[in-house]
Amino acid sequence: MLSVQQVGKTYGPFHALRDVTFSAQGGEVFGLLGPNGAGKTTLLRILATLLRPDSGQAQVAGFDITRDPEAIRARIGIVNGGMGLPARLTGREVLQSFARLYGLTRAQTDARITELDDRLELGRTLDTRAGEYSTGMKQKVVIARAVIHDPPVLILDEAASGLDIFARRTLLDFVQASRAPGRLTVYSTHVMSEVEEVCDRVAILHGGALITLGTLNGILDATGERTLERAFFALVRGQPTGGAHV
Ligand SMILES: Nc1ncnc2c1ncn2[C@@H]1O[C@H](COP(=O)(O)OP(=O)(O)OP(=O)(O)O)[C@@H](O)[C@H]1O
Repeated sequence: MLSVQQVGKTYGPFHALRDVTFSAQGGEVFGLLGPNGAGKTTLLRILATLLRPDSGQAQVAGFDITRDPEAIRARIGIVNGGMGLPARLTGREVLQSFARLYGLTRAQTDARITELDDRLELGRTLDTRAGEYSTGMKQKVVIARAVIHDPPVLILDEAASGLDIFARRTLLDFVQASRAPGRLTVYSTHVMSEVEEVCDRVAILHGGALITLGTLNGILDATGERTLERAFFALVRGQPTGGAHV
């Protein structure tokens, strides 16, 4: 479902990603964990075909990021922190316009909106203009918009950032419930407790390099630590704190 081979990316002299290799399967919620500047957003932008790597290769949903970017874009949904909504449209109108772009019929769109209303507790966001949304209302509609076409791969980049405990709970429950054969959710965050709660496996990025990959229990066993946070510190001890320079 997702395969990344020796991907590297530099910004000028700065190595944002260095030789990153891993794969993730359908049925998983795959965590990408790392502190600010670790390279998570750069990696996700490469997987979403929004940015080209300088080296290496990757395949998403069976297609190559360089050769078949259009096919990948049709099969992924992506949520990141900077996404806006048109202030004058209601949530329903936002979802309907995206559904049209993806070629859903009116009946399919209505059924999908009903399903997402149930799963994401969209409630009054559907008939309220986006300009009047709280942060939580906005993020729910952004997530619903990302999955309106029921993509096999969902990429969430710091999706819980800024959410209160109610909206965060809805998001984490949604991610849990999205786990299904043939479906992959990539959940990127710097918040260890979110990874502990929802992810089946986790890749830890630090300074642009993948420093470990495994199940939560596997990482705890390998480091002899009790929490992911303690394991993280044990793993990065002695490593440079920023992206390594060329
Ligand atoms: N367009 C750019 N030009 C120069 N440097 C960049 C650019 N984009 C990212 N970087 C640098 O690359 C490194 C990795 O950034 P990236 O946003 O991928 O990290 P991240 O793990 O997503 O961190 P955060 O959680 O802070 O967003 C950072 O040091 C960042 O400053």
